[in-house]
Amino acid sequence: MANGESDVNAFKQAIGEHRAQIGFWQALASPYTCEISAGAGFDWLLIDAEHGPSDVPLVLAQLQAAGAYPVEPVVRLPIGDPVLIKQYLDIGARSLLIPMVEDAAAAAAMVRATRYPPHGIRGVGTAIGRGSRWNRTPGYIHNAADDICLLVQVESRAALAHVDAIARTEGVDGVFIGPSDLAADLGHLGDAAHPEVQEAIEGAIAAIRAAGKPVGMLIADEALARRYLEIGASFVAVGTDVTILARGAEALAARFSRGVQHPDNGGKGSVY
Ligand SMILES: O=C(O)C(=O)C[C@H](O)[C@@H](O)CO
Repeated sequence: MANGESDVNAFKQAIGEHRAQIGFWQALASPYTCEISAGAGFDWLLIDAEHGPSDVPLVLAQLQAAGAYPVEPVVRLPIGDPVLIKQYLDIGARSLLIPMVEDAAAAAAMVRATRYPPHGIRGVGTAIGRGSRWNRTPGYIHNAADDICLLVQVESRAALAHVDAIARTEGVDGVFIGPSDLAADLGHLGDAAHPEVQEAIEGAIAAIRAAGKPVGMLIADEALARRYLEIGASFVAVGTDVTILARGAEALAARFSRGVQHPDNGGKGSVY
């Protein structure tokens, strides 16, 4: 059954049991490439509305493109805003990644934004929302929180200082460590591989696991990705659509750096 069609959030279950879930980042903001990625064999796709050009309508199109595939779309919001959380849950995102969460109070506020009263402040719009499949999903209004997977990002010194309390916050289903922003805040802008950053990342992984919660990461370096999985991370994204396209296109161009001869130049050279 496709995602969101009243099926259980298998991704949330898997990370809750600390089973590895391999992800792929979607920053191209294209439903076409999102569908290509959805069928590639990853366990989850991160649809990036923080750094990518995706907005609510574009995320909706990507959710619909991935909906028929056995992959969990995780939507990263631009900010931890209850209004945006309401909108993204209503269009059918059920796994959310919230950036720049720095303490337990902020984490708890995000939990409340995903829940209907009396447990939270999520506005009720199930009749017109794709999240409930327009009230076709039996019991959605009462059971929605069961399949909502709330992931928060730890990616600053301040957040590191509160990582245990953030992880232990009831309703936080996982903690994602942002290596790029963490490196920047630790004074190593652009150098997530710096020993001080790596030490902070591994310490955070240990702390989050000690709090009983799953750990996530985005890391394109295969050796580092495997290292993090080995020491306890579970939802690890191992690449991005943009990077594969940009670097792959550059490499192909470089292989033909002298250009390709065409028949209209007197028939010299190869044609394709
Ligand atoms: O801080 C980080 O690292 C992240 O949150 C992931 C980033 O957005 C970036 O690495 C995506 O390319």
